[in-house]
Amino acid sequence: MPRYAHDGDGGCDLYSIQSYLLEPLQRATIRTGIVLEIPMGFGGLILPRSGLASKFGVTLSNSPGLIDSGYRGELMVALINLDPKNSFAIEEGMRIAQLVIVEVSQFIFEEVEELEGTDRDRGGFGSSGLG
Ligand SMILES: O=c1ccn([C@H]2C[C@H](O)[C@@H](COP(=O)(O)OP(=O)(O)OP(=O)(O)O)O2)c(=O)[nH]1
Ligand SMILES: [Mg+2]
Repeated sequence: MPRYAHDGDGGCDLYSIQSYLLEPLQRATIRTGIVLEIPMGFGGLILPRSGLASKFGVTLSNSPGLIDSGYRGELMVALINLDPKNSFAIEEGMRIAQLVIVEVSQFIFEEVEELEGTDRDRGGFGSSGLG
């Protein structure tokens, strides 16, 4: 079962139900064995575990993965080994990612001719300066 490691944690750990050797720079979709009914108005985000990412370069290729409330299939974790030299052995029962359940809203999109101006306006990447 997904498990919160501590009271108040936002993410609960997801466990692999398979073993798999992730070669350097390889990606693989790993089974968790978990199916969920996330209530309407909520969604799940699958995030990397920071320890795996910082120590081994093992993270998610789609981070964050989105679990729609209507999804009834198995939660899958899209792992990638970004280490160029070392393979990483995923073992059965290993905590490979974490799930955060968040409130979501659907909006009705409208086509308009103009948008209200703001301080930022069209200033995009890096427009506030670097550093
Ligand atoms: O890390 C993930 C991401 C997604 N999913 C499942 C739940 C999600 O509801 C479904 C579809 O995901 P998404 O919409 O991100 O993928 P897509 O490529 O757009 O596929 P689709 O055409 O099925 O929407 O796959 C997972 O199990 N793990
Ligand atoms: Mg989709």
